[in-house]
Amino acid sequence: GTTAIAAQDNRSADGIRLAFLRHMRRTIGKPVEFSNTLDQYRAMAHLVRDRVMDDWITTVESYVQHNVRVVCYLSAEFLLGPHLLNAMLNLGITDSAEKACDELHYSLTQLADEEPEPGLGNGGLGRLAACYMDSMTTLEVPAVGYGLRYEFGIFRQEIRDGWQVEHSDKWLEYGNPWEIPASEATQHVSFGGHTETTKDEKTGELIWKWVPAFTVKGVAYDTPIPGYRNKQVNRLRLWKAEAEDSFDLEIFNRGDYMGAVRDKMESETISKVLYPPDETEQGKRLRLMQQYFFTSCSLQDMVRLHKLQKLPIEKFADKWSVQLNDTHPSIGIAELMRILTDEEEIGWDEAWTITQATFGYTNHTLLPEALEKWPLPIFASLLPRHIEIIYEINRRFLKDMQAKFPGDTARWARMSLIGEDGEKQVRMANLAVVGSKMVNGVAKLHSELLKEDTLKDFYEAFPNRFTNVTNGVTPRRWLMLADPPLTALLNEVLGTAWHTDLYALRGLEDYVDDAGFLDKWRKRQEESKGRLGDFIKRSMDVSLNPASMFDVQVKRIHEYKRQHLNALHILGLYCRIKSGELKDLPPRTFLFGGKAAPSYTYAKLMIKLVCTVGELVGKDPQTKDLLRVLFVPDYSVSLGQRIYPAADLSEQISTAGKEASGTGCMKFMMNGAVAIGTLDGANIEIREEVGEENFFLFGLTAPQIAEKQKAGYRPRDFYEKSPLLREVMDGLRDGRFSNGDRDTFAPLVRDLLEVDRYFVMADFDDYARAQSEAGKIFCDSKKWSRMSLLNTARSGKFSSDRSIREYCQNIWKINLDR
Ligand SMILES: CCc1ccc([C@H](C)CC(=O)N[C@@H]2O[C@H](CO)[C@@H](O)[C@H](O)[C@H]2O)cc1
Repeated sequence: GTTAIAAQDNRSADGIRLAFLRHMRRTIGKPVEFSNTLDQYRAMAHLVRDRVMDDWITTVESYVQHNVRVVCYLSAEFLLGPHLLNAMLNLGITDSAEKACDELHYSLTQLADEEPEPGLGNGGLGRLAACYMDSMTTLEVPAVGYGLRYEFGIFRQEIRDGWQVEHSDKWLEYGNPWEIPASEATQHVSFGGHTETTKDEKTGELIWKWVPAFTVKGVAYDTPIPGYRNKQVNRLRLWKAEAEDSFDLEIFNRGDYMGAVRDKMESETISKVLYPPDETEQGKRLRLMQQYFFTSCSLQDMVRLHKLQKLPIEKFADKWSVQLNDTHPSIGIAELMRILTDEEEIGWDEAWTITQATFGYTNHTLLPEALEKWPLPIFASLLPRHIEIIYEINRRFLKDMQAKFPGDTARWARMSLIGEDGEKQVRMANLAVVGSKMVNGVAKLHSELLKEDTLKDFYEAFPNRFTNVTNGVTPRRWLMLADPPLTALLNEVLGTAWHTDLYALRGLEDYVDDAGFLDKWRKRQEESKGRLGDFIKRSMDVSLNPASMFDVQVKRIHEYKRQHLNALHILGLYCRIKSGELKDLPPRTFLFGGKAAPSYTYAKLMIKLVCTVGELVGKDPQTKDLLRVLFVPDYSVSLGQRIYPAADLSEQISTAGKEASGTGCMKFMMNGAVAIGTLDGANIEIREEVGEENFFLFGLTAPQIAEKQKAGYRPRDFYEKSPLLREVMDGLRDGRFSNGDRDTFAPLVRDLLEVDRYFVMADFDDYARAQSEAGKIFCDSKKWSRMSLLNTARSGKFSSDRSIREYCQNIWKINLDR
């Protein structure tokens, strides 16, 4: 049986070629000579999926057999990126597939480019979830990722005349070969209605009954997540919302055709589209429905599997360790209490003990506007039973806090799950902390600031509940897949241990003074820059100067990430070249990429500013060969894979204390880019690992920022003090850089001179100093290559394998060395 099937799935070039031809006929339904590139991609996708299936089944069988403890990663976002080449890498069949394609006269990379990217996330949080799925499976952690199967992912970005234009992301247009519907897992989720309380005549206890207004069906779609060369395959279970009854014949026969499908339309909107605002909560009803829908489906699924294995519900927390990826799934705490008390009829205290022991909460942002607080009316109307449960959790919690901090009414009010100042709100971060066994930040500084500031009251109440797990990224996608030439060079001198133990890259340090190796190292960098140059030429018809320094800033557009500081610095260079003060600037190519939330006008203006600067310096005969500024549209995982290996300088210039961690910074480091940045988020730990001499530091520190904020910050003072900054800001105000247009950037100039929440004015001069230092050292290619090599060599800590090991040890209590 399985051996025969396994035989068919052989991984030789021949086996793959035959399987390809078979899928072209059997699955795609075309003779190969009539197939187009999309057909060829899909045939290839299906044969790779075949080769994952057996491992998937044996993995589940071993989990059930050994009754293992399972990690459930609940996330509203999974920014997976394209599957095909990643699955081939992890299965170890890339070479055979390439040979098979050669024999079929196709280019594998061309086929792979046909894959629509599953953009089920906004940025850092969503991509981290994807990296963690790869590492959990590679480390053989029994895990399930639970999320939403958005029909439309993150919008496609077009830049038209310097302005962002959004287009819907129809990623499922031609189906998705990487998912399998799991009909046995279908769930039902209730919404709205009211609750009824009856007395149990025997025990006299109160019994709560939720009478919902409507229910929605949750259909599970499973995507296999293969580990790296270990025959382990974990599952990503994404939920699609469907109407209980997708067509009401009765209404139809009454001639109300639209009415007949109204339910269907309404229910399906729940998983229709990903919410694009990053770091700004919107308090939208549909967003709460999305969060409750996937969280309830997921917890009901765990209870179903728990019972299938005939395990006592009281032992739920021994079996399942549920990690909340920010507060987006934190309604899960009230939902598990509902299931345990209302459906499983467990007493409150025991249910609460199980609930707290089940959940862990990871916070990903300090920005007050990103902390979710649901207006009570929306919450109570959608989830009438959950608000009762949250009131009861709050009543008992505040009683404990009143005992612990007698008379401290202000603290009780700050810690309450219900905000009473102004309109009543449900504070999801407070609920997440109170209902979890462990709370962690995503970088050392961030976790400290959580304890000292955002969650100070809770840290003082539960000091042992707080820890840190610094983020990481998977070296499989972000090094091996992104840069095969670098991978080959590393394998040549280090062997392959680093693939699953990134600290082994330390071995590279032996070559830091090896001129021959440094030569190869530089050549590899030029190759990657050449590859990106070809792509930019093909996609934007713009040619890049490979000898120039590739200075790159790619991430979501946000004021705290300060893409505008980068643009103002370039205008400073422009002014200095125009004034003749700056003569021998080594040529620079400034690459920008990133999406702005559609309703975030200031961020869109920042994109316009970058594009305007690009126009200006690109046209001016005095600067066009020295400065090139490019905004590369539609930044995504696959575009990131092209950009990170080609970068020389990594821009990590956020206002200190604002970037929780950052993960792009880690991808740049692994690929040998040198960072210029502030002491913020993971930059601090990168600088610790690589050595301060291999990091271009600038800017105010978080305590200095806090100090200035308290003392009263006057951005105009810095404008007054800095001649260059004044020239740049005046130029911007007067339309000097925008063909006389004084209006477009007026709001930005006004904000920066009057408010400047993110200290752009204060950090400008020091940033310019660090930039010119970087420029000088880049001219010393031996020195630069040493710095570049040491960044890769010392990037071991920033593998998501290290992060997952820490989660297993400190939070999930899963022992890995079995
Ligand atoms: C409610 C709207 C909303 C949506 C997403 C978010 C995310 C938390 C934003 C996010 O992606 N944060 C980023 O998470 C990364 C992974 O930990 C960090 O590396 C980044 O520093 C952080 O900005 C907040 C608020």
